[in-house]
Amino acid sequence: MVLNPVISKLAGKLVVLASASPRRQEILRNAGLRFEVVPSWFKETLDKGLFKAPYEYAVETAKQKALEVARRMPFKHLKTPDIVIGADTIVTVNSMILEKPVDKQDAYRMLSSLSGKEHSVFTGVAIVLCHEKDTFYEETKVKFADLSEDMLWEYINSGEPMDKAGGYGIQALGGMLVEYVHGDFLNVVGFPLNHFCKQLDIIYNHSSSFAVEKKGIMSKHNDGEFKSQNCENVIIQLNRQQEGEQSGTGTRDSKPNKQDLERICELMDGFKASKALFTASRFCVFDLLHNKPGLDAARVAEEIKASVKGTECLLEACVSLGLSLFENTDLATSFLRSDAPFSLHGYIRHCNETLWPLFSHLESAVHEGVSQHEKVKRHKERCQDSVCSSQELKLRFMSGMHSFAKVTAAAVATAFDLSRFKTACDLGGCTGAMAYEFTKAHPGMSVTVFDLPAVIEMREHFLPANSDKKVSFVAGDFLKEDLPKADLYILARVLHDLTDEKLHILLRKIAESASPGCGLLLSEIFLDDDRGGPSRGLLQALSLSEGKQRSASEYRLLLERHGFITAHFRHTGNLLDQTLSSYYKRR
Ligand SMILES: C[S@@+](CC[C@H](N)C(=O)[O-])C[C@H]1O[C@@H](n2cnc3c(N)ncnc32)[C@H](O)[C@@H]1O
Repeated sequence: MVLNPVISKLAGKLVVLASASPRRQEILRNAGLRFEVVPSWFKETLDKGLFKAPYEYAVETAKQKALEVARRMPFKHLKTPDIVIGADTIVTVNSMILEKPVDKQDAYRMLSSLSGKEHSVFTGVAIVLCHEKDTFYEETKVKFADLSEDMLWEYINSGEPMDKAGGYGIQALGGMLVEYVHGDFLNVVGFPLNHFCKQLDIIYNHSSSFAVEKKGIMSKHNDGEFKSQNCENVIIQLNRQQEGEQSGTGTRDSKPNKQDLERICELMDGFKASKALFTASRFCVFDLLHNKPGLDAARVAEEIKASVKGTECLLEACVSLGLSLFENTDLATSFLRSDAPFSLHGYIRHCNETLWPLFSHLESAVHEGVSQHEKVKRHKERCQDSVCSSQELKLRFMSGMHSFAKVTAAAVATAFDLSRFKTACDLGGCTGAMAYEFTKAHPGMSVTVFDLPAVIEMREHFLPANSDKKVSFVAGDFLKEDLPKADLYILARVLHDLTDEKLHILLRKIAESASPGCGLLLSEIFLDDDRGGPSRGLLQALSLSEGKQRSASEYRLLLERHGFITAHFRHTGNLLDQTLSSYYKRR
């Protein structure tokens, strides 16, 4: 039960607090917000001299903290948050910004400069909504009593000042130093909850019930009045420090760090979450909840012909994963309904029915260093009931590729200016999902999809409603046959499956067909140069296909050997694929 209806709107969304501050967590939890804590790795080293006002520095730091987490999570945590909240608190006195003291002498310097003086506490807050950002700030005035040397040192020796902006914490011993507070007390404690709820209300309800404008962000001043502030796209709060931000990995009192434990649990339970998603998709639960929202577990069980107990558990798991609240969440509506424009239903079935069995033999795969495809096939043949015809298997594979390509294609097609190319050939283009997106994005372009005969003959299953005549299909083996002539060759998620030997055969054939000035557009998950990530690429490699995951630099070298130079790299920003696309021009 929460008082603020906006907070309840966030139920089912993945809300992340990019701060380890226990006070901030407490304030937000008390308000009924459910969120995960992912402390930011952003180093607070911005040059303060670059900011006209102190609050701008707090806002920018809050923004950078939130953005760092928002960017890191899809790679390192394999999930994309809906909202990331960042906050940074500073204290200012006599135009000086006081952050956390580095040692006791520093704490003494700060606290004695505050003695007997009124100062301001600013907390910058950034709310990052996927790719949008909103910031605001709020200022609270705090006046310190005159502090004797004894009092100062007793307080410093209590250990409380360290880790806190301005060197004090108002909610504990530091409260004794304070004569008065003008403004939001919680802002001083570490998080301006009232202003935060108002801002969420603007974002989610577009409501005018609060005295905050949509574009001109309002800041509440110590006289209680709201003043409009033009803070493009960000929410910042200025308030007093009570932060105690610690590194996310340390341990205290030899207890395991809570966030670390949560992360390990996430990894240990990840397969259960995946399998719950696969099973709900397999039973078409999201289609059902879309067509008949609000069904209870018994009715869902009846419709999907499953046990009530099992269905209840499955639905509750989906609720906890933010996929449904007995009706679809936005996430499920966008990606999990089988008829959604960006449906991943086909790819999820591919994960369940093809990749899952492979990964269940991961120990053997790692031990032997080869794909377990044959073992899985033999196992399935032994269990008669799960045998699929090769047609069915092919369709299932194509459906997986098709849904994945539909989600990623627009970003790949528009990553570069391709206006000078009139003809393209999508090698291994499968159902043509990518090709149709290319002709949509580049009206002057026609695209030939080149794929194996067994794939091309089944393309009719995937024809779009308004199939574009500028897309044509050619059957063939790109390792053996001549390739269609084109100005631009597209290789989307093809090379990572090929051995070095096959890769060179294919690149040689492309180079033979290409004339000077032709392009080669490559779309893959590119590994970091140190092979430290992204996890999606490294996990994909675990299927131990005969190919391998490569970094952008490795691809650059391979392509250069075949005459393709001038490589441009782009992150597509596509959260589901995280491919980087690069464009090469023949020498
Ligand atoms: C991983 S899928 C990628 C499909 C598509 N490019 C995409 O991005 O969704 C690889 C595609 O390459 C095709 N392929 C594999 N070997 C091939 C070959 N020797 N000749 C032609 N196509 C081939 C497969 O049939 C499949 O459609």
